[in-house]
Amino acid sequence: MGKQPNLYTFSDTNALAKTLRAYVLQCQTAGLERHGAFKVAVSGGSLPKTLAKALLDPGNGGPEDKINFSKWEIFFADERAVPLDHSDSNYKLLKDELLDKIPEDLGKPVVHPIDVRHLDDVQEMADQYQEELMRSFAAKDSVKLPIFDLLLLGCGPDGHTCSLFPNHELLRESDAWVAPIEDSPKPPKARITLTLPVVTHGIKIAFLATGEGKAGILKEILDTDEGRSLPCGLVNEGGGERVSWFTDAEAVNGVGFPKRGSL
Ligand SMILES: O=C1O[C@H](COP(=O)(O)O)[C@@H](O)[C@H](O)[C@H]1O
Repeated sequence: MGKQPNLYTFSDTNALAKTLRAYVLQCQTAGLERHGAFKVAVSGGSLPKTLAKALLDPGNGGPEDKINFSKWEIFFADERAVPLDHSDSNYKLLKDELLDKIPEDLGKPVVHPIDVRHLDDVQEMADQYQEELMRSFAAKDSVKLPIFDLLLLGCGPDGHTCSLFPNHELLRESDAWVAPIEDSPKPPKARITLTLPVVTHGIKIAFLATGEGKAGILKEILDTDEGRSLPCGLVNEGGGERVSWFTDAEAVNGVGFPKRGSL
């Protein structure tokens, strides 16, 4: 077995958000040192709310505690084939929870939503989003994979992450950076997603999982052999110690995997 992920656990989401903020700041500093920008992929679901709590906190006011959104490039780890103002849109969720609330003095991130001209053709939508990545990270024929500074991921109750679902053939995609899915078991059916090699290639990969609804699946992913083949388990396997789980007490109730309380 390779290196293990880190499992951070906190009493509640407020305590979690404080440490998540410190972690994101570390990743931001590393990204700025590496290439003068911070390239992040963000999921939908329950994640944007907790992320906003972490990033919109005024912090301690010190220079090392400053989220510098003007250096951020935000991509979507997955997106649903719906207009950007639709209630199922991951972009809308992030906009409502975070983007619209960023104070002016923190700067504006560059945000990369899907191209909504291709909502009826998810293959084309995925291809266009892959080209969007290529414009930022370099052409696909010159680099094997894009390297995100940080991927912020959710974990569904079935162990899915991004729009990579258990036992789905997309888990075997090894060429595309972005892939379409038209039979998502969770509605809406039509989506695009970053592929597993792109996810596991990230410099840092963080899962956010909170609430009692996640307890069963976290136990399966972190404590059992079967859990290793679930999408979240595959990210753990591929990313090893570059993967960190940010959880609250309810989500890890019954989980035996060793826990940490600080970075
Ligand atoms: O459908 C999706 O679900 C996952 C997990 O969502 P959660 O509400 O259980 O946290 C999410 O990460 C993904 O972006 C979304 O499209």
